[in-house]
Amino acid sequence: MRIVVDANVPAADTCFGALGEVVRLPGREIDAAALQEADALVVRSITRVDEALLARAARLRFVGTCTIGTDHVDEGALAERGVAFASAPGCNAEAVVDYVLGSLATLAERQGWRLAERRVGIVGVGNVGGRLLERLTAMGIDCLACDPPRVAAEVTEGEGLAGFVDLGTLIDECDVICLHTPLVTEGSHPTWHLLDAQRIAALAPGCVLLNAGRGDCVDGQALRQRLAGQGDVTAVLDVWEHEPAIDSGLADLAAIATPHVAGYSLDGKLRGTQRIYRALARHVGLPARLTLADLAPPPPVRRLVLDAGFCPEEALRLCLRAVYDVRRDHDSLHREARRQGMAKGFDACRAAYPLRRELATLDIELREGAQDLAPLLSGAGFRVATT
Ligand SMILES: NC(=O)C1=CN([C@@H]2O[C@H](COP(=O)(O)OP(=O)(O)OC[C@H]3O[C@@H](n4cnc5c(N)ncnc54)[C@H](O)[C@@H]3O)[C@@H](O)[C@H]2O)C=CC1
Ligand SMILES: O=C(O)C(=O)[C@H](O)COP(=O)(O)O
Repeated sequence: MRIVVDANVPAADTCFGALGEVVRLPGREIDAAALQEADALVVRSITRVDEALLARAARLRFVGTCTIGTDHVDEGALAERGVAFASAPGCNAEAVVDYVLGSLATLAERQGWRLAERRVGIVGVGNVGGRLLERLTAMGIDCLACDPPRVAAEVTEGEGLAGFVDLGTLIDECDVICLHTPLVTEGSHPTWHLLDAQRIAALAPGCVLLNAGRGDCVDGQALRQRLAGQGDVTAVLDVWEHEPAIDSGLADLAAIATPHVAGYSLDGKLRGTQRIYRALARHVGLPARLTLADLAPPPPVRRLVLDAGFCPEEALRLCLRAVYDVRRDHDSLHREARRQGMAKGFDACRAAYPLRRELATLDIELREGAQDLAPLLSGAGFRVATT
């Protein structure tokens, strides 16, 4: 079996090599010619899997994307050709939540506010937004949630979603708005330009808008105008319209601008690889013997000991940055964009992404006098013990 795999899929040779011959190609270079002899295709989100790509793929029987999002895949076209499809729901959701916490802690430090005093609105409360809601609530932070499709499902399935509000209310009542919606262009709850010019104009002065869903969920031009004109809101943007050739003017105006890497923990990427490896193995009737534990190395920082003397904000920042410092990704996007131009720089940051683990890989020991920090730090997602 010949398996074409995006070069940015970690552990591909170990996993897919156990099932067949692996051909690795940069995701943006996988084209119809590359699939002529392929039996299986494993992508991430940058390869558009559509009629044009499939045109010469007569042997193709399986497509897997090692990502949560599936908006790059024409599932109808695959079904018509009898090609099986698998994605990796939730694989990097914890990493995206780590990114959100790191970004908010960084802004709080820069702008001189306390996260505990802010109300956070979460739009799209699925695997990512749901985990963010859980972690923020456990940290004692006031949250509102907006997810009309889930609310509609409640009516029919009795899911019970007290406390969910509509988008207008969330925008009016929250200081921080976190967008975690998929890109949906059709149906009764589309998300294309969910934050359009009118909603961007309605953002209250001082509010923070964070988008780690899909770039097209926000009208980038309207946001750029608001940031450039009034300069009274703060944007954290991980996803963009027209990636990788994103609007560099908007990137300059965003307080934190990163190249679609919110989900780029090694753990999240390996979970994605492993899910698709298992799906392909099942599809071809081979055993999938490799587990996540076989693939993930030990974390580079395993343990932190805190004694008395930290205020909660400082302790949180210190622990977050021991695992992942979002400022590194912001700086590297700007640096590479200056060096190589935006489109090349954007992809270069992603291709050479440094090792990043998830908060749950860090053990924190709280000594006497620091034990009050336990709810905040365990709520944030660290493994906390008191001694
Ligand atoms: N920046 C990054 O690196 C990453 C971005 N993502 C993006 O985040 C998206 C969400 O991921 P998950 O939470 O795992 O997906 P999910 O499918 O578990 O949840 C998405 C939620 O959004 C809700 N939703 C759909 N339309 C909506 C609307 N019009 N208004 C409000 N809510 C709406 C759905 O009902 C669902 O509950 C992915 O589809 C992907 O596009 C995912 C992983 C990494
Ligand atoms: O899982 C998703 O959905 C994502 O957005 C991925 O984290 C994006 O990763 P790449 O496909 O851009 O490598």
